[in-house]
Amino acid sequence: MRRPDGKIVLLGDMNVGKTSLLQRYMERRFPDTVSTVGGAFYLKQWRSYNISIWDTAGREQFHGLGSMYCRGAAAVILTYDVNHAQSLLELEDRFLGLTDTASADCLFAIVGNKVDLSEEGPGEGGQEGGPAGGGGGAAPRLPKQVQPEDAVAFYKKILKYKMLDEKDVPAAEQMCFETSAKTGHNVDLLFETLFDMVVPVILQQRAQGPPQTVDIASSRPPARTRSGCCA
Ligand SMILES: Nc1nc2c(ncn2[C@@H]2O[C@H](COP(=O)(O)OP(=O)(O)OP(=O)(O)O)[C@@H](O)[C@H]2O)c(=O)[nH]1
Ligand SMILES: [Mg+2]
Repeated sequence: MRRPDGKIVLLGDMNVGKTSLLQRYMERRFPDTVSTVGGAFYLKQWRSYNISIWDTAGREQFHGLGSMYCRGAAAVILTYDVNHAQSLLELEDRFLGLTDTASADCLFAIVGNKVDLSEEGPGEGGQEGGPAGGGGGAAPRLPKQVQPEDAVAFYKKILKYKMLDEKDVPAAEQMCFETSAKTGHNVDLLFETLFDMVVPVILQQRAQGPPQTVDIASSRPPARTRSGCCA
């Protein structure tokens, strides 16, 4: 198998829909999912490039693996649930630090998923990803807890954290998406916008040296630190 040219990683709290987004894009369906254990990846050929897209586990117990998956990533998709404000806060508190191992030119996309469930969101009609292949009937609509402006504000915090200048990176409005893995709303747009954007990052990485990919056999998760230990 040809070595992937670049890597995109999905991060975010459990249950926000990372696996569902990836399956919607790669398999064109919305199957029942089980909470991810560890991580898994798909390979996508985009133009003449091979891109690996990594799905990670949001569960706290797998947290230590996140920075390993992010190593050398050309882009990270930080995913939250628009109907669950805490899931956006978790991105800042728990997940952003995991991206320290990503490529220096790493792109960040902020994705608010499950818009089909919110009162203001697009409904089941006008599906862009074909018929929802599962999930049962329409669920009751929920008040939307996270607005696009909140995601834009978080994007700006990321730039501050990474010490990046707004004029050197794609605009916040370009990198914040609201999606529904269930209906397919904006899912192709998300992945394909990112694929086009990571190609220059891949070329840059190539110019700098061999690609860094995750070798699970030789990588170990960071050692656990014991709380209260100061030795
Ligand atoms: N209505 C609706 N439900 C969704 C959507 N995306 C995911 N779900 C549901 O939300 C639940 C969690 O989805 P997953 O894709 O497994 O979530 P995850 O982020 O991969 O979770 P972990 O693997 O535990 O980190 C499942 O019951 C999905 O069917 C969506 O866009 N709309
Ligand atoms: Mg999952």
